[in-house]
Amino acid sequence: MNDFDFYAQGAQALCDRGVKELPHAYIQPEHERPSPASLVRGKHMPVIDLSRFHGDGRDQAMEELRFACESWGFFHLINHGFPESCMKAMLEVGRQFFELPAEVKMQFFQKKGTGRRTRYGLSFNTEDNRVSDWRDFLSQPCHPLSDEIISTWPHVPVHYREIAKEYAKNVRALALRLLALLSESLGLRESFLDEAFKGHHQLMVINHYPPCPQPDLTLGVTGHTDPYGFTIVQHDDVPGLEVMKDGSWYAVKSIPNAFVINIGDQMEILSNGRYKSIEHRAVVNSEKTRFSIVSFYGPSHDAIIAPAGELIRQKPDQSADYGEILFEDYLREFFSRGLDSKFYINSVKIEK
Ligand SMILES: O=C(O)CCC(=O)C(=O)O
Ligand SMILES: [Fe+2]
Repeated sequence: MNDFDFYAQGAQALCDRGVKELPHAYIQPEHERPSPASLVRGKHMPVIDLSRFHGDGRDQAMEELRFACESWGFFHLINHGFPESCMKAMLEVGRQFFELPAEVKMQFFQKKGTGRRTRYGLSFNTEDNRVSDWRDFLSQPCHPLSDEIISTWPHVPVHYREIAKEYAKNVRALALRLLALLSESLGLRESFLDEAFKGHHQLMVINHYPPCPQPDLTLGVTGHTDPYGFTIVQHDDVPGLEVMKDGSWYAVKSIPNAFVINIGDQMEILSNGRYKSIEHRAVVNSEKTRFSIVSFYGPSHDAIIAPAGELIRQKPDQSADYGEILFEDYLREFFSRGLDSKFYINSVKIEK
């Protein structure tokens, strides 16, 4: 199959052709399909106000952060100081990228990736998914931010590189603040996670979910946990993210100008399971295109990740619940599967 055959079977191309029935490849098994009847809408995940870490409310804010990471693995972040103009510009230029002709986008097409190279992708893992996801995406490395890396990013739309560079720098600044706060919230020295992440890695993924003819049969992104340290997500105003909590799917509401932050697998390992990397997924709808800009922040590929010694020693039996891994190996394994092969983190848990 040539690359354009893949494109023709992707969500965008099917949507543009006005397909009324989903191809078989997109139909999820019944137990994985969206479940509007049992979806929890009333209770909302924690909101963390970053400005409270400066003043009198700091201890309380730290307690709320700890609670959010332990019980939800997800929170909204408000008053984060990230320039709103940059958030809007990134969303706009991302939207414009997906409006480009297929020939231009396909210059970046790869069936598989490990987050090291700029990649335009369909579904998740074009050849290996058992069920395809109703999305196409652009993913690009953002740290270390060299001219060489930037030269691999799309050169169209005109201001794409300039805006994405600004966005990447702002994400990194926010990520470094979060790293220090997350370390402190675990009772570790402020620089602990910064050092554990070694050279650091940052990857931005723009998810594009076109309107779908049969949204009740498929998913935008199959349920998964994120493989990096933590994730900084910007949504547009179309809902779609769902988070698994206590056996039910929770619909995440959109708070204007806020980010959604979630704990990824490496933070779960480093915290020896105190902070949870929680399953989440994206559903689609028949009316509106939805975008999310997802910045994964985590260790450099050569970092060795293991539970923090201090946290192990605090446990009554003083034992680690996760083995040690080279992050590069972890990512290779993660990306060589389909998202529907379920959680790779389980394979590094130590059976007791
Ligand atoms: O679109 C979303 O809200 C979530 C996407 C996601 O979970 C991911 O890209 O890892
Ligand atoms: Fe995710």
